Amino acid sequence: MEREVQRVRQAFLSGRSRPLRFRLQQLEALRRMVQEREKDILAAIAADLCKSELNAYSQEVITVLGEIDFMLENLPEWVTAKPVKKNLLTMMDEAYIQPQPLGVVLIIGAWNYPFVLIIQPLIGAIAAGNAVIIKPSELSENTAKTVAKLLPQYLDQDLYVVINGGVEETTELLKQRFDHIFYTGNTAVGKIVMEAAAKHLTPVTLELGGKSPCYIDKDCDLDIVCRRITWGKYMNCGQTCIAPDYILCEASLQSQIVWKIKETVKEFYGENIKESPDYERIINLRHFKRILSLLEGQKIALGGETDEATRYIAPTVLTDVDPKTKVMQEEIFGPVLPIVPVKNVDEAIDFINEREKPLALYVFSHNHKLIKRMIDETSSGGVTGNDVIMHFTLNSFPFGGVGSSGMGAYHGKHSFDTFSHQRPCLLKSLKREGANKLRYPPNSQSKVDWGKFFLLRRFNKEKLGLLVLTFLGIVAAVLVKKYQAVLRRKALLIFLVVHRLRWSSKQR
Ligand SMILES: NC(=O)c1ccc[n+]([C@@H]2O[C@H](COP(=O)([O-])OP(=O)(O)OC[C@H]3O[C@@H](n4cnc5c(N)ncnc54)[C@H](O)[C@@H]3O)[C@@H](O)[C@H]2O)c1
Ligand SMILES: CCCCCCC=O
Repeated sequence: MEREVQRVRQAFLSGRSRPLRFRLQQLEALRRMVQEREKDILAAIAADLCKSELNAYSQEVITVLGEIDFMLENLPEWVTAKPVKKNLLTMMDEAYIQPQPLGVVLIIGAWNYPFVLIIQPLIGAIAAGNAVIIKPSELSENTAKTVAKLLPQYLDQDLYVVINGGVEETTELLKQRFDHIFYTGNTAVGKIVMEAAAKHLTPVTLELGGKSPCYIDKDCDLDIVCRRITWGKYMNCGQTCIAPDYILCEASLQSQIVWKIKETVKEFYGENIKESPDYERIINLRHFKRILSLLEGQKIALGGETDEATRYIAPTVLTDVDPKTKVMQEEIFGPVLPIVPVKNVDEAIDFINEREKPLALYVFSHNHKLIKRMIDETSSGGVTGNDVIMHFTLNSFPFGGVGSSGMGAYHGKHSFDTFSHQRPCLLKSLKREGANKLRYPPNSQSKVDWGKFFLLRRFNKEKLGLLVLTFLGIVAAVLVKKYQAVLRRKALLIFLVVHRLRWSSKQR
């Protein structure tokens, strides 16, 4: 492992990942890989999650292709140094911010969207000029193997390396020194990653999970609300980091919500859900049993059917859920949707704030003010009002969590920034030493006063104009003063000469 990381570091130190042209070439090669090997990629995702090729394409491949195109279009502008505002002390200097690659980046992926969750951060890391080691999830082993096979066929083999393995290999990998670690997965392992990173003072981006609440106000169109929630909750069989985890609403709305979700499930997946190409399966038996255990003692208002052999769990809704029960204590990450009755929006806000900060928050209402209030009075990684999931799709948004749902963010420019160091560069001249005397010892009150003048005053254009005028005035005054002195000296000289001549003539 150590040698592998060393090899990647040597490749980074060669400097070839840095030029813009190289980065663009690698991104184009990655796009070619996705386009030419689309079938292999879709087949691998399908094998891991029982997902149709159409769904794998729309949920993963489109995002990747969109992200590459966005990078190719904007990267030339992002890599250029950006001049910054200067103060009076640096007015004559060159001051700019130069984004630079961090070095060797480790990307650890999760299994639920096994392709996009490693390739999208990879795109950002390449764009920023880094070398990368990718560790896909061992639970989605088909995608992991496919990515390990395909990437070296298209990308620089020493700069971008896939290492496959489970907990043991990841643990070993985490002992190595990286310049950034980008981890996607559960919060418990997030802590392990952060602890390992701390040993080398390596910065981390942690894309974690949590229980994303969904508040339904009584002032809304329940047909539309339930259609949108059904889509976001049961997509990928509930195994989506930003799926609505549970619903908060007034008790009286529950039966209507159950009925409308039931109707929508029928519309989306047909009478026989097991036969639907749009309904996936749970990733493995451990997760299947974990989700089943969350149903114990609950009132199942919809679904509840399971099949261990195929790891099928029907779209399920639970009503009148007690917040103290297990289903409300951990992220569900499966097709089970509890409804927790609350009296009103105030109680919903308190409920959310009493718990860990979620990755996403959803609010449904015709009342725009209520949505704004919910946003103002709670915290979460992201928010979508009157829909679910959709904030993930807008790459001008930073995607990430807050508090226990994660730290740092990515997508689009935010990925580029995550994998870049924003290096401040100040280039001074070796001339104009006079002004620098102000900061050299010995210090004095007048130097401090000048320092205050140069550093604490903020000048807008008007003030700067005034300052230039004042400066010109001072120069003029100094010149006049200097001129007066010369005049005075000349007058004195004339007076002396005349005086001397008169004195000499008297002597004669
Ligand atoms: N915020 C996001 O973008 C996002 C996206 C997807 C999933 N998630 C979250 O991820 C979770 C689901 O993923 P998961 O954690 O089951 O995926 P996982 O089991 O695939 O684990 C994630 C990664 O961590 C590694 N890992 C597991 N145990 C480890 C250990 N003890 N030491 C070191 N590395 C270890 C795995 O090898 C894998 O690469 C959910 O909580 C979900 O919300 C978050
Ligand atoms: C539509 C794709 C959503 C991907 C969300 C990633 C987290 O699981």
